[in-house]
Amino acid sequence: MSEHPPTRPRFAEGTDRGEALPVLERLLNEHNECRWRLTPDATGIHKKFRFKTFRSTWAFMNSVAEQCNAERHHPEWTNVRLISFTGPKKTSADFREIYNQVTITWTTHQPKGITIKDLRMAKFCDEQATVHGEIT
Ligand SMILES: C[C@H](O)[C@H](O)[C@H]1CNC2=NC(N)=NC(=O)C2=N1
Repeated sequence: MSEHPPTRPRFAEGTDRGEALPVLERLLNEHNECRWRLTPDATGIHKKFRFKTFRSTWAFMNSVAEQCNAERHHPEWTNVRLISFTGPKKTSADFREIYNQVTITWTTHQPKGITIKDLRMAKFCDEQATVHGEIT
């Protein structure tokens, strides 16, 4: 038995599992480098995208935001992350903010769980990440 058995995805009420499951499995498949993962509570999927600059990160976010308006569906995302690195002595300068990443979670709030819209938006993010020169 595996040490970390895969969690069952929690689809939102009314979501057609037959339609959603194959799409979700493609996004989660470790071998196709999609890199989407279920959130710990399995009601969403998340992924970290990395770009060369803040400018290209923001351009990516703008294109996703446009699609949010069209789909009326919105991500949970963050663009700033604190990273720590170990210098010779531990000081507050051992922390640095980085702005060229965006972590995105797609989940549906009402009804709670994964919907086709989340999966469609995840695919859209993958396409736009390529357009904007994602660093993998
Ligand atoms: C009325 C409007 O469509 C809803 O409030 C939408 C807006 N965007 C949304 N986005 C997400 N991620 N989940 C929702 O439940 C949701 N609801």
